[in-house]
Amino acid sequence: MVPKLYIIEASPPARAVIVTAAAVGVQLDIIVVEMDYLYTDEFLKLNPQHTIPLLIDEDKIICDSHVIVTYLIKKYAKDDLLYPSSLSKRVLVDQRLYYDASIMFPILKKAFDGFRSKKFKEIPSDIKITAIEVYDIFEKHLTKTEWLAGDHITVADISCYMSIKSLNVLIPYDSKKYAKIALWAKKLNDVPYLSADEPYFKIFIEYHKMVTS
Ligand SMILES: N[C@@H](CCC(=O)N[C@@H](CS)C(=O)NCC(=O)O)C(=O)O
Repeated sequence: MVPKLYIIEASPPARAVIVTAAAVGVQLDIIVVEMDYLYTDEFLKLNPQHTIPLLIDEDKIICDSHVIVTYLIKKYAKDDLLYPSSLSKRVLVDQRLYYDASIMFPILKKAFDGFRSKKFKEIPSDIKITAIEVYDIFEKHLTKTEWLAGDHITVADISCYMSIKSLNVLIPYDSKKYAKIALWAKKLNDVPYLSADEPYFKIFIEYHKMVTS
């Protein structure tokens, strides 16, 4: 059975799963839902946290994109390059993934949801300050190595890139000040399987225009 993936098309964490599946070469049955559906009894039975992405693979129901991407790699990838088995390498990948899960994506979600719910029309300064801190931290991470967690691309780059690329639409970074981030983004854009994100990123941009107009 092909694993089922519930998504909202514009969602950065859902897009990280789609890109990872493309990288690994696993086919997914993608089920596109609307935000309201996440609060229905039907979906809440699958995920009481009412979030997408959500993956159903055989008897397993998995939520949180960071868990889904590492699961897909461990189960379906031909090698361990995207999520290294070596403890010293993996610990760095995990650090970046947890940073995305706990700091980076939540700030993007707060900004986006603020527009969507009409809580604000301009991004509040506390959100801007955190976004700048994120850019500062990433610029430093990328000073030592070309990729976020070592000398080759890993799933940390994929997940974090979906957040940074989307955050950049709401709070653009200065590509001169953050030259390492700009170079990293360019290199990621040239990775063939990243093209799986193109249609979804376009939807993100349209959705952003809609909520901010
Ligand atoms: N840490 C989670 C975040 C997932 C998340 O918050 N997704 C958003 C869409 S981008 C969502 O489901 N929002 C609905 C809600 O929180 O009620 C992940 O990486 O999957």
